[in-house]
Amino acid sequence: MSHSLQKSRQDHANGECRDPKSRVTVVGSGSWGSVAAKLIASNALKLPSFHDEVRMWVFEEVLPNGEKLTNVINKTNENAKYLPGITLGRNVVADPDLENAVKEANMLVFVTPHQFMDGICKQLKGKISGEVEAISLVKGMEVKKEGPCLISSLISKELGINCCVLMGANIANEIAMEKFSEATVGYGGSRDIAEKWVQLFSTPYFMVTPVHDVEGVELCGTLKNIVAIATGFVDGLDMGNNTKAAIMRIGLREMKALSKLLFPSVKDSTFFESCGVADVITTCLGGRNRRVAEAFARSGGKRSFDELEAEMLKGQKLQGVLTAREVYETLDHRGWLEMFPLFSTVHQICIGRLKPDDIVHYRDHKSLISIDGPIHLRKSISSMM
Ligand SMILES: NC(=O)C1=CN([C@@H]2O[C@H](COP(=O)(O)OP(=O)(O)OC[C@H]3O[C@@H](n4cnc5c(N)ncnc54)[C@H](O)[C@@H]3O)[C@@H](O)[C@H]2O)C=CC1
Ligand SMILES: O=C(CO)COP(=O)(O)O
Repeated sequence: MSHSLQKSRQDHANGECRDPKSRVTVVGSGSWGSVAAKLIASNALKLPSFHDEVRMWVFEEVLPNGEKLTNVINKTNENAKYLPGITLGRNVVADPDLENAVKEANMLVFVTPHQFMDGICKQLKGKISGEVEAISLVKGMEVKKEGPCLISSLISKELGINCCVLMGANIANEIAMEKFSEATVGYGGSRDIAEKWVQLFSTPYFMVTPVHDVEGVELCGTLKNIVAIATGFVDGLDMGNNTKAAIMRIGLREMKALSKLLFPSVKDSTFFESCGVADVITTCLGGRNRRVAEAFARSGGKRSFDELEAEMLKGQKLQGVLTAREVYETLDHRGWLEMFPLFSTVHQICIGRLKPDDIVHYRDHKSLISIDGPIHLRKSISSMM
C-alpha cells in the first residue's frame, strides 16, 4: 500500500472529528463492477474530497491456475476473470471480506447481479452505521410477498440508508476502453448527494446526468433486459431489423406503462434519458441478454438459458430471464398480464411454454391479435401513457 493510502487510513482511524473526506467501497466486481471501480478510482485520485483508496468487494473464487481472484487483482491491478486486459487503477484494493470492505466507507456502490442483493443486504444488516450514502448500479428487482421491490428500496430498507441509482446505455467493455457514453443518476432525496455521485462517476468519456426520478430510472434499467431477451429471439429467428425495431418500440412502451402503474410519480422525460431509450437500444444491439437469447432461439428453445449462460458468459450473469419471471409474477398477481403481451410472452418462451417465434405470433384465446395487442389493449395502455 502506498504511503498516501496508508496515511489516509491512519487519519481515518485516528480522527476524532468527522472525516471531511469521503471513502468509497464498490460492492461487486463483475464486468460492470470492475469498470465502476476504474471510473471511481480515477476520480478519487483527482478529487480532494475523496480518499484515494477505493475498496472493491470481490466474491472470492479460485482461478484455473489455482490463484485466488482477489490476489490476482491486487497483484496485477486487473480483474483477470471479468475484465481482462484493463487496468483498474493502483488505488483499487480488492477485498474478499464483505464486512471488512464496507466498514470504513461512507459511500457504498452496489453493483452485483440482482439475485445476490438480498443475501448481501442480509449480511450487512446492522453493520452499517454513521452517515452513509449508497448508489445501486444493479439492474433488476426482487419480488417479495408484498409485491415488487426495487433494489434501491431493498438497500434503503435493509440497511437504513438513502440510495440513489445509476443506470444507462453502458455496456461495460466499451466504457472500459474509454469509449464515450452517457448515464443517468436517479435520485429521490437531496440534489446535493446526487451531484456528489455525478462528480464521482463523471469522466470526459462518461457523461452523467442527474434526474429526480429514482424509480423511473431504476425501472428503465431493470425492464429493458426483458426487451433485450425479446430482440435476441428476433435475431435468432433472422426476422430482420424492422421486426427488431418493432419489438424495441413495443418494449419501451410496456416499460413506460408498467413503471407508471407501479409508481405514478415516474416521469415521461426519464424514458428519453440514457437510462431509457438509449439503454434499450444498446442492450438490444450488443448486450449479453440479447446474445444468449439469440442462441436460445437458434437452438429452437431446446437448450436452456442456464446451460447457455454458463457456456457463453463464463461466470457473468444474465438478468433478463429472472426479471421476466419476476415481472410475470407481478403482472399475474395483479391481473395485468393482458396489458403487457410482450413481457408476458418473453417469460413464457423462456420457460418453454411458448416457442421463440411466438414472440411475434403469440395469440391467446382472450386477447392478443398481433404483437401490438388488440384495439382494447392498445387503448388501455395508451391511457396509461
Ligand atoms: N456488464 C454490463 O455491461 C453491465 C451490467 N450492469 C448491471 O450490473 C450488475 C452487475 O453485473 P456485472 O458487473 O456485469 O456482473 P457479471 O455478470 O459480469 O459478473 C457476475 C458477478 O457475480 C458474482 N457472483 C457470482 N456468484 C455470486 C454470489 N453467490 N454472491 C455474490 N456475487 C456473486 C461474480 O463474482 C461476478 O462478480 C447487474 O445487475 C447488471 O445488469 C449494468 C450496466 C452494464
Ligand atoms: O445493462 C447493460 C448495458 O447498459 C448490459 O446489458 P447485458 O447484461 O444484456 O449485457
